[in-house]
Amino acid sequence: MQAVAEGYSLTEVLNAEPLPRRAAVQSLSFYVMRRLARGRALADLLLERGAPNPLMGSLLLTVLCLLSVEPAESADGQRPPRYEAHTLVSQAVTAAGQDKQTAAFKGLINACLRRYLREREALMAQAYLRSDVRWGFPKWWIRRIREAYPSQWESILASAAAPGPLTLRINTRKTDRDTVMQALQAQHIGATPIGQHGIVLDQAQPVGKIPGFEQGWWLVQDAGAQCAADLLPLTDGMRVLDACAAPGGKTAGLLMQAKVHLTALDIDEVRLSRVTENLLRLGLDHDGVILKTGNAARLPSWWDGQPFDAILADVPCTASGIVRRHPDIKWLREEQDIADTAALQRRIVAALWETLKPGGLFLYVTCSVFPQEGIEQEAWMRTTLPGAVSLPAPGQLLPGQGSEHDGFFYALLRKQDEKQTPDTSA
Ligand SMILES: C[S@@+](CC[C@H](N)C(=O)[O-])C[C@H]1O[C@@H](n2cnc3c(N)ncnc32)[C@H](O)[C@@H]1O
Repeated sequence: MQAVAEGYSLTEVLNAEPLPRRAAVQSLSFYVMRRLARGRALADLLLERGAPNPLMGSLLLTVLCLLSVEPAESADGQRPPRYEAHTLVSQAVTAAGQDKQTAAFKGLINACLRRYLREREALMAQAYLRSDVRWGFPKWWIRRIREAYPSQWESILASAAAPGPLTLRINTRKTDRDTVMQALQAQHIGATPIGQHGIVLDQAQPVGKIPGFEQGWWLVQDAGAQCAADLLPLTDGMRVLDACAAPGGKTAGLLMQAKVHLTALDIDEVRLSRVTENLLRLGLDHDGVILKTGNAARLPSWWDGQPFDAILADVPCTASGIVRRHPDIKWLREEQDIADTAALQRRIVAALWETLKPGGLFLYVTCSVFPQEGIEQEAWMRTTLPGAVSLPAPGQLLPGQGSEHDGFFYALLRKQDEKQTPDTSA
């Protein structure tokens, strides 16, 4: 909680947790992140002068989020942790007593929580007057989604506030979907096929317990992300660039399609090492795969001057489309990040376009639902990049209620050979 308040991603923090307790810490922290606005509103009402220090504030927020679980919330897919109110209060007070930053505030925590239990209805009614509490998103985020999608904004926010399903992509180099479905059935794991190569599990499971993990039969990948590989028709021997590759989910999809010469580029060396791990587990690593650390927007740092036949540009984005899997994102982002990220995406795309062969294909992807990173970028690419022609692609994929995929944007462009570019000057 404190790391997120300081601007760190929960993914990084959780990776540093010792394995035996990581799943429990993740479950609890995700639960709180999904209800953070409510916890903050209640804490504001209970602590008129604010928290005396950040640790005490985080402890109080966490317990308020857990205490204020409502019966209907058990339907949102993530079972609320079931603790009796008196257990939560007494554990919070005990925890406060165990750290010197909070020991002096044991009495204050106890008083706040007991007041919450006494005045629950009135406090909740007051908290729910705030739109961020009702929707579980920052106010600026709600406004941006409402402006962009006037008739769908409510279903987009509602679906993004709940956890997403666990979806697998079959490694077609090793097996097929029927074989994996049968293996799941044999272990009584309910599942449904999705898209061309996907399977959605009825209930999330620890990945190590799903049949085929060791054998590399599948990787965990949202159905929306699985489209990427299918949109680039690759054939053996092509020179392909995966420009923002880590941790390698889409790289794997590309390598399943054909035996291509693939350069997997990423600015982050540590994240890039996860591409290697994933490709090794899936048996997709071969001599034609090169991993490079470099800045896609600065060609001299990594490009050898040989043009590519196809480029996947899964550019850095606000990740506003995947908040149901990463509920900390909505609290880490600021409104200005949309414009800043869109500007970075343009710098990356403009540089990458130079490395594409005439006639080559360019797939632009983001996991965002903000049009500034999607449809507006496509319009800019079409009008600015020399020889750019748009080809059919899914465009904006929106998460909606009951939808089985996250929010993504896909644009597919061809770089027209200059000789073929129609002369429109006459
Ligand atoms: C959306 S993630 C890619 C996800 C990946 N394609 C997958 O399917 O697993 C974006 C990646 O871009 C990388 N990145 C950010 N800025 C970059 C830059 N200037 N050049 C290259 N990579 C960059 C980040 O480190 C991050 O790994």
